[in-house]
Amino acid sequence: MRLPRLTQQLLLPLCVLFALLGALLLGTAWSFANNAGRHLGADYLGFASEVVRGQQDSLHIQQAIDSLVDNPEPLHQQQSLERLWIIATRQSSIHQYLSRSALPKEDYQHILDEYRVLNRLLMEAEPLLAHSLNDPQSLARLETLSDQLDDTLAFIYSELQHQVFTAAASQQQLMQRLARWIIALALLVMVVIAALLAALYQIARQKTLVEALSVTDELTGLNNRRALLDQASRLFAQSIRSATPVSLALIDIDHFKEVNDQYGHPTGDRILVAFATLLKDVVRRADVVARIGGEEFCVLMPATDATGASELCERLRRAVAEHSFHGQAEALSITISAGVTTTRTDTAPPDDSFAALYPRADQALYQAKQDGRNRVEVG
Ligand SMILES: Nc1nc2c(ncn2[C@@H]2O[C@H](COP(=O)(O)OP(=O)(O)OP(=O)(O)O)[C@@H](O)[C@H]2O)c(=O)[nH]1
Repeated sequence: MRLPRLTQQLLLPLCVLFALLGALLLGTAWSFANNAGRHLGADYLGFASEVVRGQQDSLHIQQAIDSLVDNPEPLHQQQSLERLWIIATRQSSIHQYLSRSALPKEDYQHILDEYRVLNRLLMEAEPLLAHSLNDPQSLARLETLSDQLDDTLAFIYSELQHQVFTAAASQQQLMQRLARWIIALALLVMVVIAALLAALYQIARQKTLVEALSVTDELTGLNNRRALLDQASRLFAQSIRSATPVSLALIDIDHFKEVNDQYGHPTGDRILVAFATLLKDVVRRADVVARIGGEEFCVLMPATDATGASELCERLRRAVAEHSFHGQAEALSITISAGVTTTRTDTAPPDDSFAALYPRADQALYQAKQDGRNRVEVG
């Protein structure tokens, strides 16, 4: 089946658009699956708060150990132990944030290494604290350890702060990129929908055009034979219901071959078009007019008896004979012959169909030609 030309023209751009849309969707899905998912799921705000709290740990442990050194009492010992426990606990929470982030491990490996140092310091500090109340040497070592803890924690948390800010910035960038992608995709979908609607509109328009062409005579714009037969069956059914006669006239231009031979085919065509216009002007709105052959026309007249039909044909014959048709340079005169017939109710079965009327109208037309043309015969 051949597609309409416009649909063919639209097909390629549409395919390209669909391919583009598919590629974009795949690209988005791939990029999302690869890094966006982890980035978007990461809680960088919580991570940053934990880092800020971690930065304060170093101050708190120092204060607790200083108080213990100045005043070795169980209360300060207990406070220092609690601070150690908080530092150790925060370490595991930071590990969780790191593993849930989209940061590549090589970027924070040095922080993990520093955590190992921190762990060693914590393990050393714990037994020292246990003996701190009655062992001055333990207290002296704790003072040194407090400085080392401060250095280590300061390094770890300043590095972590840098990493978190970098990750949060790339998360924001990703969100912006995704928003742009979504807008671009939405626009593309709208363009595709618009293109589809345009294609559908064109297809519907061409379908209507093809349907109209299939029932229209291309040269004159009158009904063609197929449309005439379609309308005839409806018209005869109506006439049976209303018990009214239907008349049929076959009209043929006289010596049309000579017109063609003398003035050329294009002039013949122009005369056919002009004659069709005259014919349409003469008939009533309810009559069905068709071109059924080269220079042969047909008029179906509902609710019209033989007298009415022959009067109409006579009017048409006179109008044609008096009309000046325009050839290439000069005006031309033509004449027509017509054969008219009407449904009869006295026959059995009644001849109330196109097939029954047509041969009689044809015979009458033949008679009109035989009798010298430029006349109307009733059959
Ligand atoms: N220009 C033009 N000529 C057509 C068309 N269709 C048929 N004809 C011509 O109409 C002429 C019909 O010739 P004939 O059937 O011999 O009839 P005629 O010359 O009119 O003679 P009579 O009908 O006996 O009066 C032929 O020359 C066809 O080529 C058409 O669409 N355009």
